[in-house]
Amino acid sequence: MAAQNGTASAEALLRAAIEDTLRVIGGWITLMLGLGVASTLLGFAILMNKTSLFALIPTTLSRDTLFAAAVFWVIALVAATVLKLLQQRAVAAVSRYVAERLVVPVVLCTSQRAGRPEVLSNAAIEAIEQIRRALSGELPHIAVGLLSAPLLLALICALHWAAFVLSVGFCVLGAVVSLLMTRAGQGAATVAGRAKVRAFGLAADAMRSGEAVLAMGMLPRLSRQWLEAATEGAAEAWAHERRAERLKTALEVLNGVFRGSILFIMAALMLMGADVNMAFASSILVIGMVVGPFMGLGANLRTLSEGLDAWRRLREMVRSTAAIPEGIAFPRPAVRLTAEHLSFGYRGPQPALFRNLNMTVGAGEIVAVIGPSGSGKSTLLRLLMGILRPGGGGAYLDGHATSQWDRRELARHVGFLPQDPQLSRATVAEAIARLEDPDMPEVIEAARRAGAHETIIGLPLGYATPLVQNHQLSMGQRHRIALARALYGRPQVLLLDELAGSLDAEGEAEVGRLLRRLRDEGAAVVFTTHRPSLIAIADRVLAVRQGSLVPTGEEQPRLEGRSHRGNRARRPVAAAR
Ligand SMILES: Nc1ncnc2c1ncn2[C@@H]1O[C@H](COP(=O)(O)OP(=O)(O)OP(=O)(O)O)[C@@H](O)[C@H]1O
Repeated sequence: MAAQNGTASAEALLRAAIEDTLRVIGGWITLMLGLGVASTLLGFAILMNKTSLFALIPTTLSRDTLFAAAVFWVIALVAATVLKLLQQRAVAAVSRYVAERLVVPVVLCTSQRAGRPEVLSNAAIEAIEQIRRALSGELPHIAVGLLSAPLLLALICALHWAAFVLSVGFCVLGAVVSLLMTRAGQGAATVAGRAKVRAFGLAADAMRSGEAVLAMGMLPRLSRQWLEAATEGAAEAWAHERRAERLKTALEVLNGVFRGSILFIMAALMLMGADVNMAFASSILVIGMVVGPFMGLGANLRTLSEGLDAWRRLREMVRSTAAIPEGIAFPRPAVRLTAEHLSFGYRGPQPALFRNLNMTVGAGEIVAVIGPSGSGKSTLLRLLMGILRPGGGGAYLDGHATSQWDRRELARHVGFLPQDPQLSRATVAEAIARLEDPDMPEVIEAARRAGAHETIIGLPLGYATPLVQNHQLSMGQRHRIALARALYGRPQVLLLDELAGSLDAEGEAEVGRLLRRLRDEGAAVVFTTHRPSLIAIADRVLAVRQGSLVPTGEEQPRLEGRSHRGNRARRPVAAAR
């Protein structure tokens, strides 16, 4: 299946889905407008039919007139019902289509993202749901009402200018009050939300440090803080809520006043001798149709802006995903991993992480990348792996940009261990075999090399144990299985983030032996770690410093002081090669 072929296919699928969605939404808007205008005109015709019946019957006393009017009324009513049903069907169908068409490609695409893909995919699904809600709620009907308003106002004006003036006045007033009401409601929600976040933050802190809180008598003070945080802003939120309630009442009163004032104005005009009989009855009936949508404007504008925001967020998530035009299956590499003039920064206000960074790793070479927390070690590995796209320069395997490789092909040559290894919902063997059909001798070999074999055979079903939830395994066990996944198929290049991060001393020693074996086998390895014993095994140690990599002349004495003496003679390094 195309969707399984990696990032290129996911992106192509997504592009097609977005284009389809836009096309369908465009066609749907035209259809809704057409149906809406037809329905409005039909509604108007039904009202006119009713009022003319009342005007004509007393004067003509004609049964034929009554019969003709009744037939027209029945036909128009059936047609109006059919139009309404069609509108409802169209709204439901388009909202379902958009959600179904987008969800798979969006999740596929966001799941290619480095970092926290599951968080991103959740956010994407939420955004799709928000778009669906905006498309399927009251909004389309209100939009049709608003767009038909000029037509209805023109018809009202043709009936009587006074009804027209009154209608326009109430449309404007209704829109303003409804917008103010929504704003007040939003204000209340924002203030209450902020107070809730503060209170939850404090509660979470208390839970994290529960023992210390009790042991050091901090509970009363913490309770006071929690109460303050929970109630702070409550008064402001209530004030907003009261305002919203008042405006809601004002809106209802406005509606009543409006209907009443039509009656009075028309009555006054009649007293003044104007001929308003027909206009009188018709205006009263029609005016409700035109003013209604304006009274619901605030609530629906909010739905609209949320829907548009969700759409923008979705596009942004997709844009910031590594865009790989087409994966290319380059020939099997001779193993030369390089970064050339590489620059990169995450979106947002923070400064660029890397500027003009260069490095080379060849066959049989082990390179440790060190640096303080947040300096960009994990990011560098993701860039080398090609799952993040550099802002400038590039990361290359044998001269081919890693971001351009077909991901499955690249994964055959490059094994990757992320810092926080999450395992897919599969059996242990499938997880190690990267969700392909497991080649069992290869799986067991990779597990042995990663020191995971003993752990795995101790699981209830051994290699066939289903990994339902990551937390059924300890961090160390997960780490070993993820390391086996990186080693599966004996890739010649290994990018290992926070190697031995959650392993015990024995695990650390095993990983050390693995590194030496990999070097003897001619693999190129780049790893990050905080463990001095592993850093000592590296042929070169490069430190992330101010957006670049520097060989660690200065760090060595400190590290050596803490760890080993039998370090391999390090090659003198003039630069990060
Ligand atoms: N997906 C992301 N979006 C935005 N910023 C990010 C993202 N991932 C990491 N960062 C930021 O980039 C910087 C480098 O992060 P990175 O994880 O690469 O550092 P690190 O050196 O591996 O840290 P550690 O040793 O703590 O794992 C940090 O400031 C981090 O907040």
